[in-house]
Amino acid sequence: MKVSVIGAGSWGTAIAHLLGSAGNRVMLWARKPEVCEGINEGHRNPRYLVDSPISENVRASTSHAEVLEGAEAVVIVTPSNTMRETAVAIQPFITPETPIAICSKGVEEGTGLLPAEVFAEVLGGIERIAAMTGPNHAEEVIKRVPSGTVVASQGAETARVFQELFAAEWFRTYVSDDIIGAEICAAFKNVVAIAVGASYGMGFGDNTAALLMTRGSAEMSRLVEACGGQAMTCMGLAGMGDMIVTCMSEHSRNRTFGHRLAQGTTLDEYRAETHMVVEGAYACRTLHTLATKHGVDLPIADKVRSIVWDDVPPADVVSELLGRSLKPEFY
Ligand SMILES: NC(=O)c1ccc[n+]([C@@H]2O[C@H](COP(=O)([O-])OP(=O)(O)OC[C@H]3O[C@@H](n4cnc5c(N)ncnc54)[C@H](O)[C@@H]3O)[C@@H](O)[C@H]2O)c1
Ligand SMILES: O=P(O)(O)OC[C@H](O)CO
Repeated sequence: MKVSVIGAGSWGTAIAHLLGSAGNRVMLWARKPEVCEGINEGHRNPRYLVDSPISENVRASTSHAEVLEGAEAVVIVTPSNTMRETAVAIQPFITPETPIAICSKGVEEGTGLLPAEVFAEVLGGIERIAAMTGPNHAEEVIKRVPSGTVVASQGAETARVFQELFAAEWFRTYVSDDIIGAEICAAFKNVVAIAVGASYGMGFGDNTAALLMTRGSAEMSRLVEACGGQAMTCMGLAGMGDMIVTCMSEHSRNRTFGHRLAQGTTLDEYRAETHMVVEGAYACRTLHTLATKHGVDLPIADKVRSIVWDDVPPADVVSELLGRSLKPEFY
């Protein structure tokens, strides 16, 4: 199959390698010419996952026209704040039927739209769009560490196409019809990972991490249901699976950022140190837009937002969260 992967950061590079290793002809779109040169001449990405060789079936270009020519499937792996510009950029080069899988995790600033909703608004055809999400750190997938993911789409055929495309002996794929739930979970778990990182950074323990992850999941499922998704999705790979890995893994940028916040580093200072995206820093704000629209209370996510964007010290929110009125666990 001829597959076009848009975005050559860590995850785009790992996905291109996964697809190329299975014998697909992969064209990878990168912003920087030196990334294309490294991949085309040395089969390595000089900026991301630098130690991992990339399949010789992967070629890279900075031209959308070249990358998308003859594409039978498109995979989107640019940061979530580029969804609209990415959809507009690929529009001239794909057909109205081309299946699109979105691997980006976030919510659009201002509109509160999910990535698939942005693509459907620009390109039409929600049924040919899928979200691919789960506990998948690029650093492990590129090394064939056994992993699993979920492909969610309102189009059963689209989900099946990408389920088969992404599957490998070490990479197990499931399908779901709940793309809303999958995309909300993908954005939400990053915010909880910041909270967990901050909690460890303040010297708290595993009990606190488990409390944040579990009550974070409760918040996440309230929002999923209010937006028309299925609460069960929060129990699956997109929900609980990705929540666990992002909150607990040494690879997580979101957890690491949370840890640094607790030590006094600001978002601007952290951004200056890394060329990697920390989606949860934006999702705590954009999920708030979505939650307000649907009248859902997000106590943990809102505290993360106040730490990241209003410079509230992490220690100040602890007593506020622990001092909330007592209530039944499920209501
Ligand atoms: N890294 C992972 O393990 C992983 C796993 C699953 C999902 N994701 C998601 O995939 C998306 C991409 O993450 P990543 O880890 O590959 O990113 P990264 O931090 O490794 O790299 C960022 C990438 O975004 C590109 N970029 C930055 N600004 C851009 C712009 N304006 N237009 C187009 N491209 C731009 C950079 O050139 C680079 O290729 C995110 O939404 C992330 O949450 C990442
Ligand atoms: O490293 P993070 O925190 O951006 O998480 C990456 C992936 O979303 C994990 O599935």
